[in-house]
Amino acid sequence: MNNTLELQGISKAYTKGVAGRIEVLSGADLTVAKGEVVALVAPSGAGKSTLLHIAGLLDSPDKGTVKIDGVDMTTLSDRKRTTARRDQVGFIYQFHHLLPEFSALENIVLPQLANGISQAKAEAHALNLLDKVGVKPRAAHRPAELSGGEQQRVAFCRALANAPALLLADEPTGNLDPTTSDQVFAALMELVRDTGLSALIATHNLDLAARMDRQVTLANGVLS
Ligand SMILES: Nc1ncnc2c1ncn2[C@@H]1O[C@H](COP(=O)(O)OP(=O)(O)OP(=O)(O)O)[C@@H](O)[C@H]1O
Repeated sequence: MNNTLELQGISKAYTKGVAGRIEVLSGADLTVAKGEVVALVAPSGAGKSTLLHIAGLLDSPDKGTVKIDGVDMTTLSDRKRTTARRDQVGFIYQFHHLLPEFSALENIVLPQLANGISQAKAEAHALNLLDKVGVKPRAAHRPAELSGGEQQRVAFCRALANAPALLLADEPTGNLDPTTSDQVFAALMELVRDTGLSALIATHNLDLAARMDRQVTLANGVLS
């Protein structure tokens, strides 16, 4: 099995108020091979978030199939799909969404404990991840005591804590100034390469897109 993610013929429409029916995705196809990092480039409103939510099993397509590691997720029960999402997909957003009352370390330990990992193992793994992104000295700090770049680095570690097969990121450095964005993106790429993870990363930033393995563009509901 060489593809971590396979989207085939994905269609999704929303019906709302005076706007009527908006078809956001119209038969979109995409594969992300094992270890591949793909940039998803699209103008605002083109449907990037919709596509990422469908790929990450947070939303269902009207039509089409979503395969992760070769398994067709669209045929699974809701319960099995929720488990698959928890075990196989890591999410990173523009905002870090860390739990404010917990330290950086605890934010990375908690999802592992929820997955049945022991406290000692979870802490060792969290510290190792924090070390990789250069935030280990800040392990005991709460999110509010970290810089924007550090918060995002911690969010990367949390997304990878349970070793997902697939990483999905929606403008992961979109909240940061250009210099910090550049450095934080480099840290993310290093982490992804180091773990051999497959990733789909949405960005408006063409310089960042050029640093990934391949770019796909979303326009008029299809990917090319
Ligand atoms: N739940 C919803 N109900 C109705 N319309 C929606 C819903 N979610 C998204 N849309 C519409 O679908 C289109 C695509 O939205 P989406 O959030 O996927 O775009 P995007 O490419 O991620 O945009 P941005 O880069 O601005 O975040 C937009 O026109 C949006 O208004």
